[in-house]
Amino acid sequence: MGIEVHNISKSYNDQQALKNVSFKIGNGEIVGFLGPNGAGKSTLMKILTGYITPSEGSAKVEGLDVINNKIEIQKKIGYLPEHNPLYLEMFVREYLNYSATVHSIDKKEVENVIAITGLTPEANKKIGSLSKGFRQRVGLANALLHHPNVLILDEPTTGLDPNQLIEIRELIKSIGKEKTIFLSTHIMQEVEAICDRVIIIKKGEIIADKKLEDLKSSKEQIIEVEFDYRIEEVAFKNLSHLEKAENKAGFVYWLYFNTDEDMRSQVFDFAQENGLKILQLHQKHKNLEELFLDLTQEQKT
Ligand SMILES: Nc1ncnc2c1ncn2[C@@H]1O[C@H](COP(=O)(O)OP(=O)(O)OP(=O)(O)O)[C@@H](O)[C@H]1O
Repeated sequence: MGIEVHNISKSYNDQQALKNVSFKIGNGEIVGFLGPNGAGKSTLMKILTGYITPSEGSAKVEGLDVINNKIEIQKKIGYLPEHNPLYLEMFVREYLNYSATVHSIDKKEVENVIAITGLTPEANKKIGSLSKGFRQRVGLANALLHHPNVLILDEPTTGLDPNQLIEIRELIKSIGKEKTIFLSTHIMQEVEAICDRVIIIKKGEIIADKKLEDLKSSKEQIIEVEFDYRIEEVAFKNLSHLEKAENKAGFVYWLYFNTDEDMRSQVFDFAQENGLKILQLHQKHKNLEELFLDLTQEQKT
């Protein structure tokens, strides 16, 4: 098993950042850890890498308990922290050589990670002169130096421009062919682009843990309909398979159904029975971004 998290809770003074978090990640999986700002993502990642200790619970990486084996754990994990600390005055190759020396790693690994992360043309440049995307590559190269089987990447694409974003995502995906990757993000599209599975956290609690293919095959269907005058949302309550109805703007409503069956004819019948005219009607399936927003937004009363 790559990563096992068992009933982890963490409080900072009187603030609880994680509440009873449990999950398992198998070897070779690429799992996205998704949640809004302040949800507890970095806190859990710091616990897994041995930088902080949980208030309760336990976790293992590659079978090793993270609390009792802090040094051994760091040998097993490649960690890219959210604020990647780089020595801006150093040159790329010089920095990686320095890191290899500090960790007693053979210097030939430096050339290897420079090639894997596409840093060859930048290897003799100062880190401070590199773009954010290339600095992230240096951070990834550093995380890969000791051949870890598990990579923990805390918001690896934050602040990158759209081209750099695509390149770094592709790089992570290709590295993920041979490693277990656990990466945090607050962007669902990122998960879609890179991951096999998503674990969603909100206010320190896991609220969803699903394979991407299962999320994509969600049966949820939305019908957007505009009538010629306003009606109360409660009027829709007898429609079959209806989960909820929302007035989006003016006379436009979103009707959420939990079925594969096409619900458009039911909406036409509803309009006729209630003397309404339909000005427009669209059927759509929920995309992952909408599912994420649904899961993480406060419940509407
Ligand atoms: N050292 C600390 N001392 C006190 N509170 C902290 C500390 N670190 C984190 N927190 C609090 O714990 C909660 C979880 O923070 P954490 O950084 O784990 O969230 P996150 O999901 O990584 O957020 P972001 O996406 O903004 O990085 C937040 O409310 C944060 O303010």
